[in-house]
Amino acid sequence: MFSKDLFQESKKFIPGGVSSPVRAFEPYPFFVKKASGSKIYDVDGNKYIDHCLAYGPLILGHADPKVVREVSNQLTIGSAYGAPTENEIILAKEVVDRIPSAEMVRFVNSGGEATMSAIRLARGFTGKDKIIKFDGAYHGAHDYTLVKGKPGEACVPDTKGIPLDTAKNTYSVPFNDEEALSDLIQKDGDNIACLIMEVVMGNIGCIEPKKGFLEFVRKITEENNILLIFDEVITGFRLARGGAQEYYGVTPDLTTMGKIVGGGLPMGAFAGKKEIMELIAPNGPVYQAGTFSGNPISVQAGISTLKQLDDKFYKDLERKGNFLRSNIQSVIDEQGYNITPVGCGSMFQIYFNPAPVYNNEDAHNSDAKRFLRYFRALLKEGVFIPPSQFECNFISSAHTMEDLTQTAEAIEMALEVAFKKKG
Ligand SMILES: Cc1ncc(COP(=O)(O)O)c(C=O)c1O
Ligand SMILES: N[C@H](C=O)CCC(=O)O
Repeated sequence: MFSKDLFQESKKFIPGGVSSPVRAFEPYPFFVKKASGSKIYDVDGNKYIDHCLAYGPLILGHADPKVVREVSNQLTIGSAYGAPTENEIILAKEVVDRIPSAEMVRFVNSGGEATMSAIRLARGFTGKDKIIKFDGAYHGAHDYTLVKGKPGEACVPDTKGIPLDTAKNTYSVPFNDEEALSDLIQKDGDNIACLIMEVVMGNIGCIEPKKGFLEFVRKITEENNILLIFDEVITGFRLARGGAQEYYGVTPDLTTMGKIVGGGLPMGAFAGKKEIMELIAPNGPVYQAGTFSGNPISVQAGISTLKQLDDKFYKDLERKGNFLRSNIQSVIDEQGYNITPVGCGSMFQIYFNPAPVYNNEDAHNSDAKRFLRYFRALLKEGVFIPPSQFECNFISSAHTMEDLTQTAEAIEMALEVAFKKKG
């Protein structure tokens, strides 16, 4: 069957035809046949250079041979034990060695589970209930953070199904806004357990912190007995060996991870200072558990992946990122498009918006419809990126310079279509 027919069939049995909403796009998403390295192939016979990369986990590209071999070996000796393994210690040591804030780590099954657990832990540690997030940040599909609000006011649910009573424990402030954060903490800091943040806002495109912002956040949280949680589900092991906290040189109290830590298999983790982590059950009073937590297949994939990520690896990846970003910039400059390319390390995006983008409001001033024209034109040119202005695009080590040159050429063509010079 072709993608078009599979989508019709899928919609009969799976809500919206997809297992996560962002995957659905008009007129229908392509259905995947296989993937290898930097390429993904659909059932309709098309091949794409993949810059979606499963929304971030695949830093080595698809089906890395070493990961495949070692995970396959693990499969033959069991896929779940419900008992601890030595490999969990190996992966835990690897995480602690890399992530500056990590002294201990607990493995879970997804990024969302990691952030939910870290927030509970912060509440348990501080004895306070309220939390702060930044507007537009995504920390998983749980009730604590799927909320929205005006600065200084209690949040309301951002989806049906979340009780108002839950949402009101969260505050949301604009990213990169020191004044809004400072006002809120002055007003209610005594009741706030933690501030959770994406260091680079990867769920409204790709927005870096302004110079000095992270240092400000670190200082004000520390001074007010508020735990700082860096949600590094995207940036962890992507921006540097030690994630965004190494890249920007600011250390939080707790760190949440997902995506890359599981080497392309489902996994999450949260880590932090021993003093805080020791509060988790069975040692302490903060309950946290999971049948598949520390799953041996995911743990092996994590080990097989992280072992390949040394400082040289990140230098190479950054070089590739800079190459692609400078090519995109040249196209934009030559053609005089009024749009804003952004990115860092191996992350990139283009905002269909002429002004600098510092926060959620700026991001949403973009022309999301034009972005979708660009997205569809890119697909025609053989390049797959997430189908949303408000996601981030990624580069893996499997992307060759030839791939990236092709991507830049495809972007040039797709921009022509999006701005109706062509097609
Ligand atoms: C920053 C961030 N935090 C948390 C999550 C949730 O992770 P998961 O989808 O594995 O639950 C995601 C992505 O989904 C994310 O990008
Ligand atoms: N924006 C999400 C996380 O990065 C995309 C993954 C998903 O929700 O399916």
